Amino acid sequence: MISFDNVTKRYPNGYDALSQVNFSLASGEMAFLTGHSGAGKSTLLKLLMLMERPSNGRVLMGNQDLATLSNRQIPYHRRRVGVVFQNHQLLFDRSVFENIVLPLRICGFDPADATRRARAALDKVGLLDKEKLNPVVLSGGEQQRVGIARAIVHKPQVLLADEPTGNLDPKLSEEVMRLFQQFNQVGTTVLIASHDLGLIARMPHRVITLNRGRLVADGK
Ligand SMILES: Nc1ncnc2c1ncn2[C@@H]1O[C@H](COP(=O)(O)OP(=O)(O)OP(=O)(O)O)[C@@H](O)[C@H]1O
Repeated sequence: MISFDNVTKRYPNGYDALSQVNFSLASGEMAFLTGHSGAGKSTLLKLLMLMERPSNGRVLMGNQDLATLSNRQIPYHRRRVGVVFQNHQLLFDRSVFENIVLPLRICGFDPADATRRARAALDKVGLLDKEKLNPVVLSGGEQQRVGIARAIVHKPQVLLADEPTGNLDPKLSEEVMRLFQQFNQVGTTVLIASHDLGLIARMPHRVITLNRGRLVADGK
């Protein structure tokens, strides 16, 4: 589903955030991406979202070389990818429900269908009873679950997360990870960047480790 083939990412200032990275993630697999601050985790996720392009090598998703996609095709590419950020990036002038339904409306979903899907996504993360609230009144863990509902509402094949538990206590972090596992169990390919080594060690998934832009370990 995801494949990095000798990928190097050099930023315009000449810094190599990723150097000759090789790995593949099978469809339906779940893995963690770890490494020190600045190791290149976010850069790797940005290449998958087409927020950045590689300087060398190829990034493939579902056997498609992402370099073949023009900037005009990026919105279509992003529909097969769901992304969860550490700081949620929620709209605080809208209700929880509107935060989830808006991306679907923007994609042109029929309004009734969009409403049904948004409610189903909120139900999956256990927040259906809070749909009318403004996300600003929710706890950090609940806000993160709104972020997850928004990431999965369009049923993406691939779910990416960048430090999704960064602001959460250990119990809430485990709950969020369990949610990712549930989506993975129904077939979504999941890649989570995290430097919470304790949490990662308690989970049975593959761990890909970056160090100064190089892939230095890959295993259970
Ligand atoms: N647009 C940019 N221009 C120049 N350098 C950049 C740019 N974006 C990131 N970098 C550098 O690339 C390196 C990798 O950054 P990246 O954000 O991918 O690391 P990270 O592993 O996600 O770190 P963190 O865990 O702190 O978020 C860092 O040294 C960073 O300063």
